[in-house]
Amino acid sequence: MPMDTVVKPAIVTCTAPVNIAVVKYCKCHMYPCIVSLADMLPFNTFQRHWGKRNEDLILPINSSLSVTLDQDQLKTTTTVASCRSFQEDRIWLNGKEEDINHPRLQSCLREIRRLARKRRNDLDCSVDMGCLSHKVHICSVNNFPTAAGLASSAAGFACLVYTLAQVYGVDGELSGIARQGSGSACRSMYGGFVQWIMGEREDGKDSVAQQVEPESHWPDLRVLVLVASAERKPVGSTSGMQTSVETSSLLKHRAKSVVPDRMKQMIEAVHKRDFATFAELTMRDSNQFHATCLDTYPPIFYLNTVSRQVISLVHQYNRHYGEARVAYTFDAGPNAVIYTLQQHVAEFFHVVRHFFPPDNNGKKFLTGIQVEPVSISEELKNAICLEPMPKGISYIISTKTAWFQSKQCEVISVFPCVLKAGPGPHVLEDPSQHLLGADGLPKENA
Ligand SMILES: Nc1ncnc2c1ncn2[C@@H]1O[C@H](COP(=O)(O)OP(=O)(O)OP(=O)(O)O)[C@@H](O)[C@H]1O
Ligand SMILES: C[C@@](O)(CCOP(=O)(O)OP(=O)(O)O)CC(=O)O
Repeated sequence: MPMDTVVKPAIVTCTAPVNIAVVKYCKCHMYPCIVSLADMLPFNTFQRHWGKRNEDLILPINSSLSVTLDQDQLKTTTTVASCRSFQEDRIWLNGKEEDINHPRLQSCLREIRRLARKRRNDLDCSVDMGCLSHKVHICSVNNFPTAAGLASSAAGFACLVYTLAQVYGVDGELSGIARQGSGSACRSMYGGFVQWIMGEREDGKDSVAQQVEPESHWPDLRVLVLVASAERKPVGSTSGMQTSVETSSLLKHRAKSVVPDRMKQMIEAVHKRDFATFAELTMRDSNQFHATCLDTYPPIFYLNTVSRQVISLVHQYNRHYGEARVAYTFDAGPNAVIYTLQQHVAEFFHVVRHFFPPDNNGKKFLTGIQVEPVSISEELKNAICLEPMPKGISYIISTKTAWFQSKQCEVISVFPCVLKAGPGPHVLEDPSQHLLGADGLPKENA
């Protein structure tokens, strides 16, 4: 290549959503010390998971179900640039270069490139020969705290896989690849209400996500994320789950005897928009997930005093009204995610504000969908027997459910085999959305 030739990278930028599980996932690990896992799964399934399973595939021990959140409030944005002048694959995450050799990143890159190669061979398309050998530069930012129990790995890996797929012209079922980045990421490949079917095959090919209902199915469902801590959590979901699978007998009981029925009931509740059932199942499942953390040896504590106060507040609020109006769920961190209906958002928000008076330091207590001012009755305040906990909650993100709306920014050059658009991509005219510049390096502030 002559030195004076300007080589422009192909650049694609996409966004992907967070999802919050209402039936939680736990993954299978192949550790000889948990032979008792044998009685946890049906025999065939057990055989598949035990002995033959490849650890890197990230296969769950039970199916799970989640709600995809609106990208207006919480999202990952990822730009991938591909260019023949790049010397090596590189990644920048939230402004800092990270190790591209991380096995989970490598799995996603390898699998997408494998699909691209297969597609090229199937179509007998040789024009893009060079592109598959090009290295990529990846730049990604989350507009919310990373590794704080707010599902950054789900949005992050879903976005990475989706964007790489656009660059390489790959379409079709991609959730199985996102799963290999982070288990919960497979559910972020779809909008609305999404189940991750655990599958039976030993190669994990049937362990994929599937939309149960689109977001338009339940338009008045609302979500409040109560951020008690935006710090990186001390025990990551991955290592926490590993210890739980090795040591918790409650986890085995949960996977074998609780989750299969709960999945059916939850799907039914979603189909019928039955909030009371949805709420009770959500809270029970969160409680059981954290009970398995306590049953882990040594135990893992993700909930803190604020989390427990929120749990108590929700139950007392629902008891006051004699029905489940709000539901909490907690992932691997102390931050509560509240599901409720539009008509209860304002009152519940003000109840939370009353019992967790914010710091008036100028930072907004509420971000996202605005909430109208309402006054809380003395009767309701008195019905909730809690000592106010000033500054227990730093801020609240108010949001709703959403489709996975990928936003594909300007495509500077496309490979000849890229003919089909991905699911609902939206081409933005504004190249300023790219996180990488024409030199393939992160722009300032990316
Ligand atoms: N935008 C991103 N692109 C690629 N990888 C990401 C991105 N965001 C997060 N990750 C990866 O996910 C890791 C955090 O995952 P982890 O499961 O510990 O936290 P979380 O997903 O925020 O919380 P939880 O899964 O408990 O809800 C990061 O350390 C990083 O490796
Ligand atoms: C508690 C959870 O949020 C666990 C999420 O775990 P991750 O998907 O982050 O774990 P890895 O597959 O190891 O990346 C429950 C859930 O989202 O189902």
